[in-house]
Amino acid sequence: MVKKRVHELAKELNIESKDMLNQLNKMGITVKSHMSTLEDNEIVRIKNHYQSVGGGNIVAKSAPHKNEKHGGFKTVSNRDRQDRGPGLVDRVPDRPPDRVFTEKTIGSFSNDKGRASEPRFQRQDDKPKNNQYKSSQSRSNQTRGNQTGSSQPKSNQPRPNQPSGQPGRATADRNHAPVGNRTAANKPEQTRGPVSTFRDRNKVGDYNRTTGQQRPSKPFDRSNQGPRTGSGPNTQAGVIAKMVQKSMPDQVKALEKNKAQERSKQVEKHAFKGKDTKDNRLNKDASKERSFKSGSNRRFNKGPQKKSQPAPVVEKKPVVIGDTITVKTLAEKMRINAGEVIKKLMELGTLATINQEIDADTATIVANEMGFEVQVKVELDKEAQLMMKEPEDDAENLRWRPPVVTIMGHVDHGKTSLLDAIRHTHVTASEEGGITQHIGAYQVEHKGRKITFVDTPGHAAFTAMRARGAKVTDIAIVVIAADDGVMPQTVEAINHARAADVPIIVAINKIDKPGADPEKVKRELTEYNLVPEAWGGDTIFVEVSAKEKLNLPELLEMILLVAEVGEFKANPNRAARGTVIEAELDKGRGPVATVLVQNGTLRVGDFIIAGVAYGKVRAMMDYTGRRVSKAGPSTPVEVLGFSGVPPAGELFYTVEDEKFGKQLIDERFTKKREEEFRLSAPKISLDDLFNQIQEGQVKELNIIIKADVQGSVEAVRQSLEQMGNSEVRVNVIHGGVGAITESDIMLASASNAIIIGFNVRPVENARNAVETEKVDIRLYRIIYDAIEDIKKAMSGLLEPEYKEVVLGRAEVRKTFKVTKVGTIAGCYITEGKVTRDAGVRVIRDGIVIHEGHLDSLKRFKDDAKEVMQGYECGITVERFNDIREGDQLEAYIVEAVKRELA
Ligand SMILES: Nc1nc2c(ncn2[C@@H]2O[C@H](COP(=O)(O)OP(=O)(O)OP(=O)(O)O)[C@@H](O)[C@H]2O)c(=O)[nH]1
Repeated sequence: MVKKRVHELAKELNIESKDMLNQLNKMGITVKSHMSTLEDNEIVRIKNHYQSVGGGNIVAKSAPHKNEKHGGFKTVSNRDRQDRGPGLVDRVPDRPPDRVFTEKTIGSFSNDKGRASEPRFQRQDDKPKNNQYKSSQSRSNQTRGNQTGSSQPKSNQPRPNQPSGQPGRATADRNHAPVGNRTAANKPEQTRGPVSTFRDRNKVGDYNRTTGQQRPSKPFDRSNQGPRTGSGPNTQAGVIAKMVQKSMPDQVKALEKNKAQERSKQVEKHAFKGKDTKDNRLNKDASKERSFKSGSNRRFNKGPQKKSQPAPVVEKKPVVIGDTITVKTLAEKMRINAGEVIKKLMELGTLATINQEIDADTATIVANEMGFEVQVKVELDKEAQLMMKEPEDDAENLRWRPPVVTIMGHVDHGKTSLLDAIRHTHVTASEEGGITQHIGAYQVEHKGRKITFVDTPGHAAFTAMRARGAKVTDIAIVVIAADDGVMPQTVEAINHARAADVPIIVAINKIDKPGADPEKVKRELTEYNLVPEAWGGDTIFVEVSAKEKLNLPELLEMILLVAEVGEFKANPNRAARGTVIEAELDKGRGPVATVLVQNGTLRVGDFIIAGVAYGKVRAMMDYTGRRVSKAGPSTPVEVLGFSGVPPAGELFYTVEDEKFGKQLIDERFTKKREEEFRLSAPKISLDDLFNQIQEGQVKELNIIIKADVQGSVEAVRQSLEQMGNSEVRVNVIHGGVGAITESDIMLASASNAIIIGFNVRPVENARNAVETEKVDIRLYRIIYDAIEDIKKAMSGLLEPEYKEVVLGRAEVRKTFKVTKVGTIAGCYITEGKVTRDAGVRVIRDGIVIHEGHLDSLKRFKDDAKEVMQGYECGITVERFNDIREGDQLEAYIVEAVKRELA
């Protein structure tokens, strides 16, 4: 048996989805909503339940419909809408979509005399006309009969613009279909008479009450669905029994399948959605067609016979949709009026406009309901396809790869010296003397095993690369000078490594120095949870001297040990991917990128992409400068052949299909351009008006006024235009009475204007246009509020006043005189921060001896945009070299102050 959603099963059993949800919960079957899928054993259980209760529940629930007073349908459906809240919804809400009139009381049946069906749906204004239906036999019998029929979800929905005399075709449906099914006691004749009358009424206003004949108005007329479930006596029990019987073998089969797997499989393979309802749907469809052709009376007179007729299958091409689809497109694909689709969505509990996107699930249900099969094809963009081409490697394909190590630590603690010492002492004999260049990363060999060192400033390796999602480093070595101890950047390095979840090895350097105190360093580090193994911790400490080349083999030994534990592996036999370590534009060679291959093997001739840079690998050089034809995992190489300079930290991939690679790059380019365009496109809005003015983009504010009366338009126009002055001009480019229309939006977009509405709202088309045109619409009820808002926004149009804001203070701890550069102040930020673009005051003994601008701000050897409190940095002051130790530097900026209009 194919799995079903709750609402489908409810429909099948002529039970309200809501009731079924309740019942499912009572039976301990947890379902979230009517959209939830039921397992086959659950379907069997619920069917058994309803079979055993014989529909009594259903009667009780649906009975209330009968007493629905005039306008009952509309009332209920409106309430439902309110429950869902205003606005548009994309997804089918949790409420049962198919039955919305369930909350009425059965008590209202007490006065019914005729068939339950008729009075139940009778509107007050219809009563006199339909009195004949009121008289009938005992309520219980009727109720039952009626109830059973009431399960057709569609029938419950209010029909917009339905004539008042037509209580709704839903009623009619409910009444018949189930009648036969429910109770053998029901007499077909009883059902038939009034039911047909109702149908007629519902479908064609002028055709109804008098004739007692029924004519389907359109193929999807819900009234036709009743007989589908069988209208003869004794049928219901049989039907359910058959269904139960049928479900048994399937149940076992279905249980073997995992629900989630099933779903994902469906998506991946673009499986047909809603297939499970296909048969029903086609039958339903066929049933509709049939009843349409067969004429009114025939259906009722020969209801039971119809059931036995083979359902003619209506062949329809599957509708192919993506992840989402707009109502309009869906309607077009089905060649059905969009209004019908919207109506169907409403019946299912979703309010949607013609241009609104609905998800594939909702679209599938709607299309199924309308007799169409749906094929969901999720179009993956190239980026996603690229990721799909990056499968996880099977364990048996993984091979040991060299660990990638980064050295970090406080300034002057010996990072460079340590790297150099390792490099020069541990290059293999064949490479000796071959080191001709520096490419930001290199390898050494120890006991036959390679180690890759990434020679970029530690923090850059972690921050810039991590920001791009790259994880380059396997092991972090934190260098601490034995004579200096833990310093701010030591802590920073530890935190970086921890954030990247990288194992740390502590190298206590400069142990050759007389003042070296490794034990003190160890003690200090315990504060940061780095405890030596000898002290019961799990951090590896190695005491080294870069200068004297002491214990370097031990350090390498430890690196290999950690690598062994970490099991750093990769698959060399696959397309290469990795990270750009650094890149530059070389005058002679063009773009040159140093990349670290992290998986696979990169070969000359491979098509490589990194960001929006791409190209065929023309040549590769290893860290010694020698040309190589391939580079395996953890190998740093210089790559020639890129079309542009990829940024450091960018991930690179090789793609076999060059065409695919170029399409991917095109896609990236487009996205990049769109993003740039989006960011650069100046669309005026009250919120960012001030900023736009500051950038000098806007000197006048264009406004469109729409109001409910002309008087308001004029009043606002005058108030606003008076607001301007020599610096600011308000320009009311259009004013009018009535709702805000699409053309208002277009005008606003074209003239970069803001729309102000008083007691008016945008029409639907306008709302859609706002989305695309990104026009700012402000809706008000009170003119004063509008004027206040505009006034505030316009304050930004005035020349701003300025005030000074102190950003932070630094203490000069050391000065260095450098030829051609001047005096560099080695500073420690004591308060706030210092930014590169800040103004600076040099204060000596409380006296400002100089005021100017920063010339340079550096951390380590790198330019910094800002340096925060607690860190050290190097500062030079523009045209001022008389900086001395002990001076205070005060960094400040000048900020514009918003000025209110008078
Ligand atoms: N005595 C001694 N001096 C060392 C040792 N290692 C480095 N130095 C000295 O310490 C100073 C700083 O060394 P660098 O290697 O430049 O330190 P760094 O951490 O790379 O410095 P920045 O790159 O500026 O952050 C240099 O003068 C080195 O000669 C060592 O093991 N023993």
